Formats: sequence, structure tokens, C-alpha cells
Amino acid sequence: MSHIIRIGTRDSELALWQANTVKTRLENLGYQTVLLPVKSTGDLILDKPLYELGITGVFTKTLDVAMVKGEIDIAVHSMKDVPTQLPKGMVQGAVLERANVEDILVHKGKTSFMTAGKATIATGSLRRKAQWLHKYPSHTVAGLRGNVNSRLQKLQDNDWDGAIFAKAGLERIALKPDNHTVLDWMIPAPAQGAITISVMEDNTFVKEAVARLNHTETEICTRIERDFLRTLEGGCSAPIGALAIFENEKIHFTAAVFSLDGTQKAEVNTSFSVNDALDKGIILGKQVLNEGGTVIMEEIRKTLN
Ligand SMILES: NCc1[nH]cc(CCC(=O)O)c1CC(=O)O
Repeated sequence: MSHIIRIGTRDSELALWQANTVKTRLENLGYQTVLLPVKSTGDLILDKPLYELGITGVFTKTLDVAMVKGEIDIAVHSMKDVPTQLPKGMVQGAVLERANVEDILVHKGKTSFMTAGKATIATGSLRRKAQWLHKYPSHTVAGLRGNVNSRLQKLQDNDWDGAIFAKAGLERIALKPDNHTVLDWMIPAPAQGAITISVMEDNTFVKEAVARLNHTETEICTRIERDFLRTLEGGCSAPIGALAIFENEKIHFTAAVFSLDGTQKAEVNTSFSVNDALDKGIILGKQVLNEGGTVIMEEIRKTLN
């Protein structure tokens, strides 16, 4: 059967890099493809913090609509931007092997501020803000929105000491500056560093094609992280980090929810056999809710709503 697979993507440099990776992989398997870039709501509204937009999936919605309308066959996303609840009829077609999961601080050549009392760090992410303030309570966090390229530019244009980025994003488009510090203590976003492909459940030909790109270990780890997120958040964006690492048939899992100001956290740190992985994200999510998470989440909902 001859069928050109229409690949939908956002039009940022990072999104295009990710979509082109999928395009090449599919073509190497003998499929014909075409790339269809679109602008997403999350890229068009840049003057508000993401959580104030009050819509989940600001980066994925435009592509979701295009797929439901039949204008594209698949959508390629940074998995951490994808809401835990997919639109009706849409499924996770594949998760590619994960790249680096860490966050990094890009700075301007000196890092003495990390031990000093005063510093201003820029990020638009509630998760990064809360964890930074948890570790450096005397620092200030400034808001920062935009795609990776414009966020790097804004760091240069402002007198901030540094800004936080996903290492994977900067490495993919070869923009990681020498002036950076890996934040190995910061818990990444659920599914950070992973690329996912959405497809309509009834699109059998394309579903079978993209399934060939799936990386099982990454799929298992990101499922646990996203189950944990879904169990805690209940549709509200909150400072939640989760990381599952697959090692010798075991999974090491670290996750936490923080209060918005970073003063409180409820966390879990555990290991289990991959054979027990199935419901772990939900089980450990409930455990964290019981051990202080519910109180923190209620406070966050009051503040953000
Ligand atoms: N919404 C921003 C976003 N979504 C995915 C990535 C990078 C790639 C990844 O983490 O998977 C980024 C940039 C960043 O967080 O700095």
C-alpha cells in the first residue's frame, strides 16, 4: 500500500529537529513522509506564564485538532509537553529512546552567585522555580517564556544570573553554551528528554509504521512518571518532578511535588523490579499524596485558580 505519512509538528527549531528525526527514521524503514509545520497556541502567546493560560496542552492542541480533522497522520511532540489525557480516539503511537534527562543552568561565566545570598534565575516552569527556591531560598526567580532560542536571547538581554533549560533541548539543536552547570539535584519533568508520536487509534497503517520506532524501556519509564503526574495533578499544572531509570531489570524512581514557593515538598525515592512496574506510578503517586502531597496540591490549586 502506498501512503504518504503526513507528520505534524510545531515550527520551532527544536520541534522541527525532533520531527525530522522521526521523518528520517520512518524513511529508513521505507515509508514515504511529508512534514507539515504549524504554529501552536503556546508559541503565539508569549506574554503570560503557561499556567495562566488555563488550557492544558497549549503546545499540542493545534496539532491535536489537525489530526482529528484528518489533516495530518501523526504529531511529533516533546513528551513532557503532552497532557496525560490524550484526546478521544488518539493514542500514543511510539516513544523514541530517551536522550539526556537533566536540567542545566546556563549562566554568564561565573557561578559564585550559587553560594551567594542574592541572585536572579530565570525560568517559566513552576517545577524549576520551586526546586530552585527550595535549594536557594534567598534567590529570586524571574519569569521566562518562549522557545529555546528566544529564551537564550532573553538571558543575554537581561541582567539575570542564569536561566534553566532542558539539556536535551539545547543539545539537539547544538545550542548548549560552554557556560552551563548540570543541575543533577533537580528532578526533571515527567518524560523529559523523550519524544512521543501521537496517532489516531483507527489509522492502522500509520499506527503499525510508528510502532516500529518504539523504545520499550523508555516507554515503561515515561509511563510510570506520567502515571505519577496524573495521580497528583488532577488537571492542574503544579511543580511536580518524576524520573524513572531502567537499570538491570530494576527501576529506580525519584519523584516529588513542591509548594509553589519551594518551602515544602512531598517525595518518594525507591527501587523495584521491572516486573512490578505496571501500576507503580499510580501507587507511588497515592503514597506521596498521603504523605503530605494532598496538602501541597490543595494549596497550589487555591493559588492558581
Ligand atoms: N516546553 C519546553 C520544552 N519542551 C521540551 C523541551 C526540551 C526537550 C525535552 O526536555 O524533552 C523544552 C525546552 C526546555 O524545557 O528547556
